[in-house]
Amino acid sequence: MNITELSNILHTFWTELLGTAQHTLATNELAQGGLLIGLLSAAAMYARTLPTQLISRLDRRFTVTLDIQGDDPAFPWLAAWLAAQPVGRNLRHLGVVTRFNEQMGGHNVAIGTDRDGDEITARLVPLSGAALLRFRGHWMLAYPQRTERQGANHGALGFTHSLTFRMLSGARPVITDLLREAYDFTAGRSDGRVEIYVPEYQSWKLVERRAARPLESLIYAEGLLDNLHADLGGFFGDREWYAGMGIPYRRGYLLHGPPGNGKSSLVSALAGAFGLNVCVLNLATPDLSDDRLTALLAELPRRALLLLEDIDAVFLGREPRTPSVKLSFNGLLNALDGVAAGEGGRVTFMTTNDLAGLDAALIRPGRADRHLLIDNATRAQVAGMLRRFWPEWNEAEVGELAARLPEGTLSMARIQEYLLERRADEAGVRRDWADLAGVEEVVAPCPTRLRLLAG
Ligand SMILES: Nc1ncnc2c1ncn2[C@@H]1O[C@H](COP(=O)(O)OP(=O)(O)OP(=O)(O)O)[C@@H](O)[C@H]1O
Repeated sequence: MNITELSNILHTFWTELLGTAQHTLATNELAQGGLLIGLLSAAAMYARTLPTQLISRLDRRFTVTLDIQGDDPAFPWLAAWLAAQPVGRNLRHLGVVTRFNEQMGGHNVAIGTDRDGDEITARLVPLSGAALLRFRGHWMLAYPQRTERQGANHGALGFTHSLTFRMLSGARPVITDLLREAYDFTAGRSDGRVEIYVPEYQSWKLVERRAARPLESLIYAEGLLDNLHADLGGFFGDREWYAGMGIPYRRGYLLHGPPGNGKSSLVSALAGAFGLNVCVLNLATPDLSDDRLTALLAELPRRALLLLEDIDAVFLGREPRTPSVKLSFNGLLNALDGVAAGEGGRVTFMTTNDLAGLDAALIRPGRADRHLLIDNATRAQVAGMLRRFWPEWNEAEVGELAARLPEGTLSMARIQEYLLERRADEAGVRRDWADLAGVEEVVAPCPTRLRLLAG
């Protein structure tokens, strides 16, 4: 059968079908009624959904939605900004935040005073509800939301927060202003403060915003601070050079030495000096797998130093120290070598009290470009600490007291603690100073440290 014959057969069949339908409708009342009911119910169905469809179509066409998830760095800015708006104060579902006041913004409430006379405040933070507000001449509907997160077997894992702003499409251009204003309101206002982040699942959670410690308040061996500051400053100024050379834009520092000599303090003071934040990661964090570490390093917040504390705590050489460690040594190396986070590059500080326990691969150049020994107090550091407590003491006296302590045996933390306890008793410090030498064990120098320094 050819195409023409097939087409003729189909045409005849269709004409007969239509003819039969017309005849049935013209002669059969039951069929007429059925058709009418069918048409009417279709019209009714359409009419019923029409308003919803119309509204959602208008909504899609004429409104803009801005969604901010709680784990995004912009969330605290906008939550704080919203809570500070007059309408934000009318939101009815509130939470109380006392621990990390500034993290979520909120409306301050005075609770009372503590024993030292300091005021205790709590913050009321909007958790849900809706607030209609006007920003730069545009109406916006803002609604915070809190959703319970379910773990395995429906166990509650806490809450996730989000914030949604809805506005007419004409308001779209002011979204940037909204973000800018919210940023200035919180992060911008916190000038000189360092934000501390810790891991939360595969991303980072802001846990503290603290006043940056001035670099001058820390006392290290001669030249160490200036060198490090210059090295870091040079790195930040060399982005284009790195790009031109095709070298991954990252820099790693290994701070090693006995505890209490200012390794962690150094990182947060440098962050403050460069206007950066700090992401603190302890490799012994439970459930830290290779994938999670890679995801975390890829998700580092902008302008943040990565601080890997006590890197000796998890591996002895390349072997996990305990069976519960999920991270593999190669996984750690791969994560450190992974894509540097964003244009800002990545600066990693690793700290350890036990250089001997570290595998050379972890601290080779490229992963730890500079190795810095932060050792027990030298005579000059002891003198520096005394001067911080009593700037009016004369140099000869300071020098004489410092010389009485054996060099390299006491940590700066220990000396600070001793002076702190006696800060109201200058005469007692002068009299009993030598006691300080007897209260801490001499820390033997670590053999591999010498090897490394020689190299
Ligand atoms: N070089 C220093 N100059 C001034 N203060 C210091 C110095 N080192 C330590 N301190 C004081 O000692 C305390 C502990 O310092 P920090 O936690 O930074 O030491 P650390 O070397 O990181 O110790 P750990 O290895 O135990 O973590 C801080 O409060 C700090 O004020």
